[in-house]
Amino acid sequence: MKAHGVFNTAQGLEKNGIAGASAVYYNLSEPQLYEYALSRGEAELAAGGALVARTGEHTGRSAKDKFVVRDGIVEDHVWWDNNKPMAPDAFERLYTDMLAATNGKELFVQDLTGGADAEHAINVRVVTEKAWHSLFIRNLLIRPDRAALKNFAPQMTIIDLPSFRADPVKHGCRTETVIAVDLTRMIVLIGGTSYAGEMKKSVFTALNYLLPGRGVMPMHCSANVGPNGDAAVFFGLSGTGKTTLSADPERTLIGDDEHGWGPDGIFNFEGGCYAKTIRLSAEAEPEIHATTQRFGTVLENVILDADRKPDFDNGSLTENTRCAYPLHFIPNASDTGNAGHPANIIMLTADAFGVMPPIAKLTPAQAMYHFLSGYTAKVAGTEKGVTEPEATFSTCFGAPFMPRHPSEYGNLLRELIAEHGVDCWLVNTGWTGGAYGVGQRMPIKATRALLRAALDGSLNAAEFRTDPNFGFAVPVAVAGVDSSILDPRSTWADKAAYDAQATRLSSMFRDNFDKFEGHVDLEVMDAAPVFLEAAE
Ligand SMILES: Nc1ncnc2c1ncn2[C@@H]1O[C@H](COP(=O)(O)OP(=O)(O)O)[C@@H](O)[C@H]1O
Ligand SMILES: C=C(OP(=O)(O)O)C(=O)O
Ligand SMILES: [Mn+2]
Repeated sequence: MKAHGVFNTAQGLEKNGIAGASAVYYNLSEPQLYEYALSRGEAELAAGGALVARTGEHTGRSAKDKFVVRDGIVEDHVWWDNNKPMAPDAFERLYTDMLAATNGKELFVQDLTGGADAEHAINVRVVTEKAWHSLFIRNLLIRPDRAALKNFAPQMTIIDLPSFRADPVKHGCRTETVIAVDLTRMIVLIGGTSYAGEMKKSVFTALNYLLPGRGVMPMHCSANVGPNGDAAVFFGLSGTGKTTLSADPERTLIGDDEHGWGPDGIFNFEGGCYAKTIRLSAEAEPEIHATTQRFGTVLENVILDADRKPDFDNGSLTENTRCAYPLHFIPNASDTGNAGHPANIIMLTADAFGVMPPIAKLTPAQAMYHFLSGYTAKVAGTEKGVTEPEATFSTCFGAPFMPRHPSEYGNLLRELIAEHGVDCWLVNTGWTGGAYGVGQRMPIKATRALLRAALDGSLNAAEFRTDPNFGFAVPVAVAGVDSSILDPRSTWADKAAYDAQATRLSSMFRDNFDKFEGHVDLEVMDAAPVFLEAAE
């Protein structure tokens, strides 16, 4: 096996059971990875310098094909209602077959770190058959300096082979696509998908398993810090605005997706960002847009025009088009990935029913209720004529990545909020003026203005009303924001339709929360929305 590049020679791929690859490229730099990706026909070059790759069939995560190995060690610690088990012997067969599939192939290895706090970091080796995947994960995780690579000892290994086809009968999976996570040996096997996001979310899954035992709260959130050292975290499911809103010219970016909160404050798990590019506008999101016009950024499933310029309005491959870039491509990003304890917690939701106010202040019990609910609503969108949004409740704002019971994460968060006296807010980046199909998406400008008031503390002094459905406190007026949007009911032409929709959403919340009865105290149960009869 011919080895190229810089690595710890005592930790070659042979240690991972890979001995028959035709060549192994260790820790190649960005220009080298470009050369391989282009010469192997994996990608194209965009005007401006980004590398553009397509993922084929899978243009998003394959949540239904993700499995956790159920062995005696993790058995009592994993929340099996939420994680699909894979038998250890099935995993072993899959592992053997994936290792065999590397024979004769060229492989790319990146030795990287997950966790900007050295005390809680994990060394991750990522083995891929695609050069562009190697560049992607190099952009996304934390890059040790060249000298450190010579002593790098992997604590976790991800093997990503898109050309591998799993066999459900032999490998105990569902389809030819598989993401199998062994939390005991810290091995992740990815087969049958080229969607690059699987790799970064696998590291997240591992840290979400490891960190609670060490008193660190892992969070599916973005984070930034203000000029006075006031950190903020933004929880939210996919598409709610974590990445968009954390890139704020007035605040230092810590990270856009995965963080830990420990005794010393918050820290990024990653060293890069993964932003959505569909309808990306240079005007509304200048910092993110600029990353797409330069060397080093990976564009995923983005269509190029005749001049090779990215066409962000083209969703013909998928609406989930992406760009992946290292943190320092955002002008005011932190170079440590660390910040102090957050002063504010924002819970983002994209309420496509248009019922929730653009911002509300939450009591600690309400914050716990909404954290455990993990609500957002997706627009069905793609089918013609289907305008009814679909509610999603994904606990901890990230159920697909949470190996442990939500009460473990919830209790940790609750203690941290109390200990540090954190102000909590719910922010709706979804619809105003009616539900999806009638109203429009909340203007990013309005969301940013409301966030600014919340984060600088001025919003605390506003006059608040109590929302009749949800019971949280909603500001009546905010400087620089059109007051009419603050009360969602007032933005609907048809008030009875609003009341009916609000009642429906309240009951969805209550039905979803039944499963937490007995796991939370009465105060949190009482933070549920009330049942209001819809007005005539
Ligand atoms: N008011 C708003 N706040 C945040 N994002 C918005 C808003 N209106 C539209 N968007 C769009 O919604 C998407 C939010 O996605 P993103 O920030 O990537 O979410 P996440 O990181 O939580 O998955 C972006 O494409 C953004 O342009
Ligand atoms: C990377 C992802 O996260 P997000 O959409 O939250 O940015 C994903 O869901 O694949
Ligand atoms: Mn994001």
